[in-house]
Amino acid sequence: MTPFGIHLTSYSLPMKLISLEQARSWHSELGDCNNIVELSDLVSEQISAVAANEHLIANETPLKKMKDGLLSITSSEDAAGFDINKGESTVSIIVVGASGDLAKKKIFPALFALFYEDCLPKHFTVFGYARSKMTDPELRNMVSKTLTCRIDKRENCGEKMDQFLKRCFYNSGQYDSEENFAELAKKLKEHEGGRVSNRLFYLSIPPNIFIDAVRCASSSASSANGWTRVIVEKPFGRDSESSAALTRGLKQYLVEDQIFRIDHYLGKELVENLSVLRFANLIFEPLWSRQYIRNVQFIFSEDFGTEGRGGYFDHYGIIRDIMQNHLLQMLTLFAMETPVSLDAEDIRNEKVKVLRSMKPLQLGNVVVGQYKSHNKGGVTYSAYTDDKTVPKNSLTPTFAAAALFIDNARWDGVPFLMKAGKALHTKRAEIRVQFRDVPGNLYKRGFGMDLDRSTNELVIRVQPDEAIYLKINNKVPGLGMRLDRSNLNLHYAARYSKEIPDAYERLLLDAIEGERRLFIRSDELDAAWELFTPLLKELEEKKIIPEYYPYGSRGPVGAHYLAAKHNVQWGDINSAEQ
Ligand SMILES: NC(=O)C1=CN([C@@H]2O[C@H](COP(=O)(O)OP(=O)(O)OC[C@H]3O[C@@H](n4cnc5c(N)ncnc54)[C@H](OP(=O)(O)O)[C@@H]3O)[C@@H](O)[C@H]2O)C=CC1
Ligand SMILES: O=C1O[C@H](COP(=O)(O)O)[C@@H](O)[C@H](O)[C@H]1O
Repeated sequence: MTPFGIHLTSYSLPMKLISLEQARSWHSELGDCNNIVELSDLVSEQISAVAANEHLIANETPLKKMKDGLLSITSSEDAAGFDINKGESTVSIIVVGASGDLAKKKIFPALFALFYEDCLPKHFTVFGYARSKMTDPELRNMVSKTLTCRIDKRENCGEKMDQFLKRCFYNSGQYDSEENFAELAKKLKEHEGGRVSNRLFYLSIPPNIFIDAVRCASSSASSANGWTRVIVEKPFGRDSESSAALTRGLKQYLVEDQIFRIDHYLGKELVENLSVLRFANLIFEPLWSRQYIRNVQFIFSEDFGTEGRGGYFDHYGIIRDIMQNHLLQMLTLFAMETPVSLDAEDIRNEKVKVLRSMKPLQLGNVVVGQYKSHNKGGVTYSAYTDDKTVPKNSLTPTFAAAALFIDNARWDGVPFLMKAGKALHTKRAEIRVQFRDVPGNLYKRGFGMDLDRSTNELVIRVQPDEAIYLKINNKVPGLGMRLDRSNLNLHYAARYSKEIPDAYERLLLDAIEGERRLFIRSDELDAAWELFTPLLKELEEKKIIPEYYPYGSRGPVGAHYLAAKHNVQWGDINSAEQ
């Protein structure tokens, strides 16, 4: 997406042509997605105005170029849907796998939240599609149970829910039936009422049926006059080969621009904020290198096991489930060079460069674990292999720690540690940046010789209770000279009254608007798999036995040895740590 702005002040139209990118940045300042709709309307009004004054501008500013530029705002396949909220176009969001866990837990609630905040286009419908037999009222009943008034808990949003539910419909069908998708298309057409139709398919189904569903959707239910986009849920394969095969399969029916590979961590508020933190503050970017940073830690933990998803999980394991995607995505945003602009392609180019500067993971730099049962306070917490859908002799890791390195000028020699686990003592996702020691520190004596304690640490707590805090050494007030470690703390709940949107809200809105910045490009995906595939194969071929850790513990001790090997101490080691 190219930012596109042309001043027309020298012509009879005293106005400025703005790009959608510009609109987006104004919108984010104003903090209300309605504004972006108004601003994008403004852009389209300006196109018409420019078209009407073609003779005035044809000499100096080639109209075609301007139009091409504007069309490239949403890419050529999106052109018809450019003015999605103008009245003449409509968006249909088709949740394929509507009866499933993710649809109920995340997708329908996110769509409702967007509707509640007036972020959805004026003309939209939501269609559930799955094999389960359901009527429209039954779907509405199912969806209604998932909706909460999370935006403003004081408000009764019953009326809004009713309005939303009236826009929800259902079509039962097989995922490999062109005929069933044609029936869906017929219903979609009825609801689109002759407007330009834009269709967003959300594949919330198991990955082995992605291609069938895409084939049928594209042959029988894609839009004839607007855009068709497909959101694909992970897992995108289980190694380089299967991922490439999936991409090839999807590209038989779709072009890359139509594919929105979702990694919901990219939609999380603090992950989006990473680039603001780095590039909109003078104080961080100069420190963001091997010169000042000793190590960086990406930590994910859940205080529950695979509950109900053991069958899926056993085929993938924690490295594929969390590290290869969520943690690696955070790492690339953390480590990338300044992109040329905030355009999707510029950012994704920089992320790819980081991935391509990394060496594939070595077995010696990885520790794997699996949770075993644990009895606490008279309650027995089951082992991973107690799940009936998991083979008793499964070696699938539910925990992993790894040390990665980026071989470029900025990061040479800096360990990037990752740690991810299920059934641990806490639920948390965070990035910890440990800075180097102060050379010739005058206060070394006042603080003791414990260098780890005196190191500055920047913590970006992605969840829960979002916060960014910086640990600094500080003088304890008083007549003496005693230092302690205190936090400069940006605690979101205290600073911002507005509730933080769920990641799926942001990502769905972006997909509707054709914004690809937070979705994974195919070369990015290939590069990510290249880093992990040799290790994953080796773990499986050598049948590496995981280190067993009790449910609810801090995970295998091996993770500490791994960190120590790289002269690192995990920042979350102390339970009192914020
Ligand atoms: N649930 C989660 O928290 C997360 C899920 N994902 C991914 O999102 C996608 C959907 O996940 P989730 O909702 O949990 O999946 P489900 O297992 O709940 O499946 C979704 C729907 O797909 C249909 N389905 C299930 N199994 C099969 C099958 N073997 N053959 C054909 N149809 C089947 C079912 O609908 P019906 O029988 O009515 O057709 C089911 O309701 C998956 O790719 C998953 O990996 C990603 C991140 C988190
Ligand atoms: O993708 C996944 O993410 C969830 C964790 O997501 P969060 O937003 O709740 O942190 C994880 O439980 C699941 O195993 C994985 O597939």
